[in-house]
Amino acid sequence: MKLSIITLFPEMFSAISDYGVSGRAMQKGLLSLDCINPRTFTEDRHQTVDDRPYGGGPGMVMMAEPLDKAIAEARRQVGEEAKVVYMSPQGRQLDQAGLLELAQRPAMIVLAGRYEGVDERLIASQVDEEWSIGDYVISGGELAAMVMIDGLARLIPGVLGHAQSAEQDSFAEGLLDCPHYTRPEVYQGQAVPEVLLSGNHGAIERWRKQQALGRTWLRRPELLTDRTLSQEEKQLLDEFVQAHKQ
Ligand SMILES: NC(=O)c1ccc(NCc2cccc(O)c2)nc1
Repeated sequence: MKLSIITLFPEMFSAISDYGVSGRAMQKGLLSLDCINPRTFTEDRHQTVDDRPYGGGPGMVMMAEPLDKAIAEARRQVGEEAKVVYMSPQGRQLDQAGLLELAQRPAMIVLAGRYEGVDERLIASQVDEEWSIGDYVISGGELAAMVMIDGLARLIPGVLGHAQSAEQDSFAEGLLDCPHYTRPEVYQGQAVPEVLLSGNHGAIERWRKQQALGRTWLRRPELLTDRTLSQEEKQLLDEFVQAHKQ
């Protein structure tokens, strides 16, 4: 996937280009990231990219023209058909299903806003989709863009080896994750659940599925309402609920 990021703080993106899964995806050439700074497209001495809001009120608003020019440059780089995505609390809430959709795209232009946001006329004329990482405001769209890019990078075919594959991700199944354990077998008197030491892969798989179902029921029951359970999953969950109520 070819990504072009419109941001006043390109240096921030080293957090995903220089580390981890997203960094490796870029080394493998499965993901490319190029940042474009709207300040490049200003003509005044102060390289002005923001101004006071019409109608008064606190903070500043990002001006349309430098962003328009930056997006035009981005289109030249990643192609005219790339969608322009804007990170904002007013956007569609990002979830695993949304990441899967985004990961299928060959290219994308991501607009990371600062201040109170962006002149609405730029959004109306240039933005195809608004996405949000959650119902809260942070100081800029950069971290939101990095969360989204990290999440979709894992889902690009070839990025994760089989050993780490994203298919088994709990959220890929619409459930919370099961507990995980590693050495030592007993830590501060707490032993690892016997089943995980049994070598019985069927029993281990069932236990993990039961734990994922049970924890989802305990912590995020609403995730279960829009998920149809198979007969076996219903049985595993009932067993967990009965045991929990003892
Ligand atoms: N929830 C998010 O994805 C998110 C995204 C950006 C952001 N800050 C910059 C900004 C941008 C636009 C409007 C606005 O009010 C604030 N904060 C949170």
